[in-house]
Amino acid sequence: MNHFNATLVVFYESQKYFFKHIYKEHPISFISFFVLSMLSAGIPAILILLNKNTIDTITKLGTDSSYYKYALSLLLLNFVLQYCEAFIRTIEKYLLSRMAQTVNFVLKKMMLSKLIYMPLEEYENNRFFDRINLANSAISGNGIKVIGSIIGVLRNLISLISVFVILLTIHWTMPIALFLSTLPGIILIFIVKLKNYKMAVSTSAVSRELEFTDSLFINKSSIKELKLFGLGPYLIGRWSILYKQIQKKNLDVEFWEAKTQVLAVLFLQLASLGVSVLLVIQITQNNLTIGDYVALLGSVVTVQAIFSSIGGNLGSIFETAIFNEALIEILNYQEKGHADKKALTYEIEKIQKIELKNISFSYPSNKQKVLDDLSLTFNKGEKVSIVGYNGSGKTTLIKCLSGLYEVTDGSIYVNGIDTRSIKKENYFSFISAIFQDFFKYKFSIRDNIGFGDLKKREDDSHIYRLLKHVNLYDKVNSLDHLLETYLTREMPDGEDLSGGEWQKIAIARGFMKDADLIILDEPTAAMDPVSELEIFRIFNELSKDKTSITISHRLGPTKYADRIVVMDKGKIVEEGNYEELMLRKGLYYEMYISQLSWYQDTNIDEVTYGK
Ligand SMILES: Nc1ncnc2c1ncn2[C@@H]1O[C@H](COP(=O)(O)OP(=O)(O)OP(=O)(O)O)[C@@H](O)[C@H]1O
Repeated sequence: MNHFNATLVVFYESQKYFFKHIYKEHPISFISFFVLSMLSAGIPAILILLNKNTIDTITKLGTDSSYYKYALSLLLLNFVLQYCEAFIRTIEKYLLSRMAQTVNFVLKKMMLSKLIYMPLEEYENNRFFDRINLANSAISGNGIKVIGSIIGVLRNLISLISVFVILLTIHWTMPIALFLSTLPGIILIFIVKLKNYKMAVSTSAVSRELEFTDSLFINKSSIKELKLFGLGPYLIGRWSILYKQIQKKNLDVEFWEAKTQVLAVLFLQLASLGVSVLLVIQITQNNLTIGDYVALLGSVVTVQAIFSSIGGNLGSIFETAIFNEALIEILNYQEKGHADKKALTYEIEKIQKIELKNISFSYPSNKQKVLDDLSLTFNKGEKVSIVGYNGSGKTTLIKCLSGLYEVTDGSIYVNGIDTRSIKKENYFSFISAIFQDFFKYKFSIRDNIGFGDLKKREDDSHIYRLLKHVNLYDKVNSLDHLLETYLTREMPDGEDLSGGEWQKIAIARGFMKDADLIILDEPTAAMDPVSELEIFRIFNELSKDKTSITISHRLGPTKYADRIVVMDKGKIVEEGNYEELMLRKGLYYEMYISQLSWYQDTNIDEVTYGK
């Protein structure tokens, strides 16, 4: 019962969204759809009456030819009504599709605008991906259809009542027999819809893995590894297992549906038989004419069709309601603090100083502390390098500092203000970052660089200046479509870049924005040594008056940093400039010497192989 109530609430909530947007976007279409549906509601009952009269008139034609014209006009009326009904159905379908497309567009847009504000932590949670999949089904699958279904139920009820009134005048048992015969079918539709939903929920994680495995065969980066490591047959095997898992669940539902359907059809046929027997008895008692008989048999089919349509409509309403639960959850999402507007009143004008005070952080999927009671200050204009072994928490620190993750404990202050009370967009506007897993947009060069600062996306001279800085000017200039060249071979005249060139593009994107704080997380991993030096030179030049943080495993360039922060297991273990840290002979010194040994033949064997 609780589940039913919850479903009703979600249904009501989602309909508010749908109605609001349909009415706002297409008032005329909506009203026309409603009026046409109501107009067509009486047609089945009229057709039954008309059929009865037509047949009675035709049977009289043999003895009295004066009925000829009357019979013809009845046939004509029958034709006109049937045609009108078909015509109305076509118009309704078009109107519904028109409204559906707009509403789907509006809802999808609303959902995307909500997703951009979702905290990154949500993306660590598999339930979140399930919700998104279900919400997408609610939008593209059948979001709007429910409006058509509600109106459909209303129309069908009117049709049903009018047909029942006609049936009642013939014999009182007939409406009851018809109702009972179609009831199992309606219940079946409901249960099938519920089973489908449960199946969609239970298979969504498997479906995602299936989708991912599938995509490995059409992705250029993965296909290389598939070929080289001979992964094809193995992955096809894994894909088959996942496919069969989903197929089995689908077939189980279908088999169950078929079994129940057989039973429902039996009920239906028994009821039809009962009605026919009743009619025959009535005819033998001279209570019915042939017209009554034919019309009544026709009405059996009509009523069954109406009932099954109501069942379909109600089932679709029910299914939509349960799928919409996920959609409503996303659309109703409130950014933390947005609910309490006062909490996010601060807007800063510049980043002067950032202080991390006793911060700790754990990823939602793992309780272990990745950052552990860490305190650090970044002063305006300072150039700080963060170093440490893999997994020491450098990238996580950057993600917390830049506001992408909320720290679990402690606080981050900017100009003395707790970042929790600063508007996120305002804070983001002063920060630029190039992450080690920067994104390669399958869009144009202009987009790939211009996305760093949309206000300057059309500023060709600014983009070309950056391209010169990152040594890509000549390359871009030699392309037929210059800045409009797509960076993917999947598009006509698209271009492919090397790993290092992509990195340069990402760096240009990072510098596109005139940020107060620039973060470079392992920015030069795929670069040749000359380009690497070049990038650090450009970086130092461009970030002269800014605060900068770099994370790099190559320790050479850290020599020039104002301060080096050494991290280990989520803690800061050393802090100071190059000279200080070398004198301390701690972790930094150890890492530095071990890197240096690569370039000093005498030490390589000793450091690397312990010889
Ligand atoms: N999304 C995540 N969910 C759970 N754990 C994560 C996630 N991202 C990173 N971690 C874990 O957090 C720890 C620190 O990762 P982080 O990427 O911050 O280290 P890092 O110092 O930047 O490493 P690297 O030098 O290899 O880039 C690692 O143990 C990693 O497994």
